[in-house]
Amino acid sequence: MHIYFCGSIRGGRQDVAIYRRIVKKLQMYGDVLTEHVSHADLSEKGEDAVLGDKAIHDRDMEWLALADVIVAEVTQPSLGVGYELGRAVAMDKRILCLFRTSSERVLSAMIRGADSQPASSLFQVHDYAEEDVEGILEKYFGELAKT
Ligand SMILES: O=c1[nH]c(=O)n([C@H]2C[C@H](O)[C@@H](COP(=O)(O)O)O2)cc1CO
Repeated sequence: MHIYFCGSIRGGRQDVAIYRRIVKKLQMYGDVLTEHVSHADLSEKGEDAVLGDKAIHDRDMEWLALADVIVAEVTQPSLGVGYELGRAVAMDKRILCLFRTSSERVLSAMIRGADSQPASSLFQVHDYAEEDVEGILEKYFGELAKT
């Protein structure tokens, strides 16, 4: 299974430790195409010194098209993550967004409002506490395996 993980880069790297934790767990279920998003040594500048913005965008759109599932940590707001999610919806992809309730933020209505019940729908938003993140992913991928 190909998994596309989304997390903030130029939007701010405050949550990189939780991205790492999520990606490690996701690697139990498949190939995480965007593992670099979780690397502590990737700064807010992003990969531009190596790749350039057009190459980053075009590669990521190819990976998005290839992905079976998109998992996005959406607590730290990021234009890039919002864009990836919109493009993924247009591609009819299966999407799980994770939002940490301990943060003082309020998730954008354009993300929370895209969650369409029932729980089996393609676009899901889960509020979570950091210590529960592995359990939430186990449940999500367990359900996915049944479909
Ligand atoms: O260097 C990069 N590499 C890269 O893969 N991205 C993608 C993956 C992330 O899920 C998302 C982050 O967007 P932003 O940088 O606007 O926070 O965009 C974004 C950048 C920099 O914008």
